[in-house]
Amino acid sequence: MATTLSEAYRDTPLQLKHIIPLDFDSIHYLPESHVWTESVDLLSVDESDVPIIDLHAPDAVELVGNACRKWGMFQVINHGVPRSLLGDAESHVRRLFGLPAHRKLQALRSPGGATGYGVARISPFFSKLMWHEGFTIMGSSLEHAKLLWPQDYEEFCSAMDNYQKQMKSLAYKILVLILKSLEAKDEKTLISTASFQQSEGALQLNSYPCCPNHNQAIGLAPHTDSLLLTILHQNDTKGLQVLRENTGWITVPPVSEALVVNIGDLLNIVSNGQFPTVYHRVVPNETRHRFSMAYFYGPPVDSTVAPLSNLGSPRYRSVTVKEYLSIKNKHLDKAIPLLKTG
Ligand SMILES: C=C1C[C@]23C[C@@]1(O)CC[C@H]2[C@@]12CCC[C@@](C)(C(=O)O1)[C@H]2[C@@H]3C(=O)O
Ligand SMILES: O=C(O)CCC(=O)C(=O)O
Ligand SMILES: [Fe+2]
Repeated sequence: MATTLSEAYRDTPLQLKHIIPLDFDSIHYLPESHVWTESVDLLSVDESDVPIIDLHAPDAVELVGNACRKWGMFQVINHGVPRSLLGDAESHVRRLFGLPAHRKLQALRSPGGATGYGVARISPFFSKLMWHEGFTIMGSSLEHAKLLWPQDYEEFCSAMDNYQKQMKSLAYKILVLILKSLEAKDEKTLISTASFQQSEGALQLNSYPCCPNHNQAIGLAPHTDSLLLTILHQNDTKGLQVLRENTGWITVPPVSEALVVNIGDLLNIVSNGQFPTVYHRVVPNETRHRFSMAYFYGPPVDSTVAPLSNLGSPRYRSVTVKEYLSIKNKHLDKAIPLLKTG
């Protein structure tokens, strides 16, 4: 039987303190547990030239390739996802996180589970906690939606199903552009393994409530995404930042109509290191509640990922997705270096 993405997380259960978010409604100061000033560089630059790519541009393949090489991140417009679908999904996200804490806790992620309500999976790697609450969906959201709204879960489930379907199809189109930019000779194999039907995906709904003393807090700590690529919709409140060599943290501004695309660790491997994974983080806002929806796209969990054969001698050993997630859950940032050959 094929392993599912959810099952791939079972071997690294978490303690409850790394699952239960703060009750943001009842707290009006920044608790010591959430003060990050000494542990991270909170400075950032506001302007940003993260590329914005029209997916129907005649030179889209070249633009996407350049952005992956230089930035590991870009925004896409003309992506074909209807504005109404984004708006509808966002309103469900607001409704979910707007529930009182005791209702959200009904859908708490279990210690060995991967889906439901809780803090970010990377939380155990940091000594401080994040100003963030999340809700993870892998496939159907029915089980947890029923716990949140026993009489009234269908609309949420169908909005999340539609959203995931659209994201999966867009992710596939973007992956094809990326593989073309790498002039992949074994492109067909990768595309067919990571094909529309068989691919794995997860939808992460993120909420960053208004934050007292926001300059001392972190919404989501610096990290790289694990799978092939991530497509992110952010509401109109800025907060996402990307780390640029020689510049530091720069803001990725919300652009209405645009979706943000991040290169994930698995694409770093496939590109033989040509497309570095991008470190990103979220800083919280004092007066505005920020929401985002991140769709993580990857090949089937049992499939093997390796550098494309046309890209020179492999800089990484091949690895199954399941094995990679297990290494990442144990070693976080050291996961990619641990796969280096020679
Ligand atoms: C498939 C997944 C990617 C993710 C872990 C997850 O199981 C679902 C949540 C995702 C997320 C969102 C916040 C940042 C992140 C690093 C985390 O802790 O949980 C990513 C994970 C990832 O890309 O590894
Ligand atoms: O909220 C955001 O803008 C970023 C979220 C993110 O990085 C993630 O879910 O992996
Ligand atoms: Fe991320």
